Amino acid sequence: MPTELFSNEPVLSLTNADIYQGTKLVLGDVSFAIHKGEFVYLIGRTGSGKSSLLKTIYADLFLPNGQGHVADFALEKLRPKDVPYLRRKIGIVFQDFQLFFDRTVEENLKFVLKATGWSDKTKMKNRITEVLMQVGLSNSHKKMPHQLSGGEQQRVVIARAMLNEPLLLIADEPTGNLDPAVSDQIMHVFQNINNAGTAILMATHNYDLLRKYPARVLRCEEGKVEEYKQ
Ligand SMILES: Nc1ncnc2c1ncn2[C@@H]1O[C@H](COP(=O)(O)OP(=O)(O)OP(=O)(O)O)[C@@H](O)[C@H]1O
Repeated sequence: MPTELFSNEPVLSLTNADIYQGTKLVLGDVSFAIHKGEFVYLIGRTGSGKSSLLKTIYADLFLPNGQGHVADFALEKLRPKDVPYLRRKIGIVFQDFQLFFDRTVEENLKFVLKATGWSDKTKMKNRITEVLMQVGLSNSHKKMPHQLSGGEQQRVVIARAMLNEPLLLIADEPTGNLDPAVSDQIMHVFQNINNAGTAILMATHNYDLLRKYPARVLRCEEGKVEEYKQ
């Protein structure tokens, strides 16, 4: 969708940003912006820097040069105590962000709500019902993760990322271990979330998804991030 439809400030912008892993410059002079409600793919070969870029956006890696803005936070000035507040504005869906396997779906979600400052039991219950409905798992409150398929577990992870109504959802290979039919289900969930106004930045190697669900594409290549025209 053309960004001029959205008059607001971008939910994410990087300006002349350098992305480092330790002392190694992974991506240099990165500049792009993502606006409310945009869907953006991030592609590039293994080792090209996709995960490093996403980690910088959610402040797992420090931004030493250039500017980065996520919601109202300036990444280059971020203090450690700001990080949890920044992360409330970003939903994160990674393969290695596991669920607690000894807790029900509902308990997994409640854990995150409590950790992010929620205390009213009725409000927590209602929010959990809403996010599970959003990912098509309305009847799974009391299930243990091992009673769910891989795709359903991933949908719980997405529900968990949506609890605090993030402006931006970041997903790193969210369909990586899933077969094509299940990947389609996950894409439909992302589309619903995106249509409701949350911007999505999704790193993927799955080019079938790009063809089936076309959207803006950014590519990491040879130390740069560029708009990629299909
Ligand atoms: N923790 C780390 N410490 C040092 N270097 C790292 C670390 N993680 C990644 N790198 C290096 O940074 C570069 C970019 O890696 P990154 O994981 O961001 O790429 P990627 O595009 O996400 O790859 P993939 O598609 O395999 O996930 C690579 O050269 C990698 O070896």
